[in-house]
Amino acid sequence: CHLRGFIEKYVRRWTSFFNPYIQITFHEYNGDNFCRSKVYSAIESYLIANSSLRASRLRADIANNSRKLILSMDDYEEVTDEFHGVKLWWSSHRSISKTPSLSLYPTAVEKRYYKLTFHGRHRELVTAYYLNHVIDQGKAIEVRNRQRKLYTNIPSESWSSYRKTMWSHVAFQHPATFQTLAMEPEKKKEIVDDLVAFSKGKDYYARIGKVWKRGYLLYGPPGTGKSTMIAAMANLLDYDVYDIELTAVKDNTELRRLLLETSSKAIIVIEDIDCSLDLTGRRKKKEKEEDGHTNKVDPVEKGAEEEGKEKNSRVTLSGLLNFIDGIWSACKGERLIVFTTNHVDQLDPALIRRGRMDKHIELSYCRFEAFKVLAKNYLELDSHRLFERIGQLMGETKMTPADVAEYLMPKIQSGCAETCLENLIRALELEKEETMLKAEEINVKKMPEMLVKEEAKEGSKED
Ligand SMILES: Nc1ncnc2c1ncn2[C@@H]1O[C@H](COP(=O)(O)OP(=O)(O)OP(=O)(O)O)[C@@H](O)[C@H]1O
Ligand SMILES: [Mg+2]
Repeated sequence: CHLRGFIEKYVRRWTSFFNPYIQITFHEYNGDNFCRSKVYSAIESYLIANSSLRASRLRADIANNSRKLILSMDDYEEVTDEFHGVKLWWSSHRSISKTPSLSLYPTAVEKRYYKLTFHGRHRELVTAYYLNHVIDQGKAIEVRNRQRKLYTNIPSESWSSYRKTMWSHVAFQHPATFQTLAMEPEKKKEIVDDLVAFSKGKDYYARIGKVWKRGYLLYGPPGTGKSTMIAAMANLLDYDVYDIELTAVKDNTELRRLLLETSSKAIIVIEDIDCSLDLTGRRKKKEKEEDGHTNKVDPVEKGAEEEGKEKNSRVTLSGLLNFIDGIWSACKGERLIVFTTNHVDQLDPALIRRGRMDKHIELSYCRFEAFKVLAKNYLELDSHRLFERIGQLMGETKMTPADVAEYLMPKIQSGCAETCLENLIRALELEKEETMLKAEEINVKKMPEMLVKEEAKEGSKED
């Protein structure tokens, strides 16, 4: 056996002396690692997705936890690739080794690997550029094909030590896209461009020394499409969504741990930020303390206050700001942070200043441009004689896209588009009347006050 190893070694040396080609192998499993090599799977995706390589013998497998079919190059298949005019050969191999196991019968273990062959004079090009190119492309393909997930945080009492999960997840399958989102086309385009530029901005962010993250604040009344827009963002960029329920987060440390557990290419969402925490209130209290007003606090009152805090989450404004500012988000990969609120005016200015929340987007009541998108989605209408009237009414009323959408969904019996539009017009007219009545009521209430004021003025003049 020794002799055989010795001979093999010398034969290999002898042949490599005449053979100008270099070979690199990439194993599916490395050493004791039970995880599949990421480089191997990136190469696998690259080789199968690159139609120019045209492997003719393929192998099909079913992926874990999904019904999706995964294709890869069959064993002992070979393809040729070209990079900057240099030819390279990829081949797939399989070796079967018998490993002794605890049972009586040794088990055969299949080991797969890819072999890359190229001429020795291209060593530099291949190791410095080509391999990075293959791995980057392969990873990008994997991202496109993967099943995206929607994560929600689990309250820390339920974290299990053996599974180490802080997030529970389900497959993310929201159908919303920017195409189906009702809003003014220019505004929509601006947001889409901004998102795409961000997702391609790896080098830019590295150059200016900023963490690769971007904050969005979506604000507007209920039913104007804030949550829908987040889903559209995730679908546009192929990101996972992490929906943080702040009230279930115990304290700032827990918040940081949650963030460190997120994957790259993630949208981190905090919905209804004004309701999640009394951030503004706490800050005001602090300011008061600084003023010295609360130095003499009644011990009973203080106790009650602390008890109140105990009940809620103890995430503080500064904890949340650190979280956004990137001290803890300096881990690899891009992240979007999205806050939604119905009351933008009630948020602490520090929380939403530019640089933290880079883009503020107002989602508002349905205007005619937005209505046209909904009409196209729901009724497949580009134009209709009733559109003009609807356009007029929408300028004078406040109806949310959610309500408009409700009218445009053809009910099972009265299924025609015209009826839907007529119903919508009726609702808009009603809404208009109500707003006019309310305005009149307010005026009537104000009348006596105004009269008193005017009388007082006149009285003072007479004096
Ligand atoms: N701009 C819009 N474009 C298309 N559909 C919309 C739009 N706004 C609302 N909708 C429809 O209305 C429903 C509710 O919208 P969504 O949940 O996004 O509102 P929201 O702004 O998040 O409200 P809230 O403030 O209550 O969370 C969605 O299911 C969606 O179909
Ligand atoms: Mg919402």
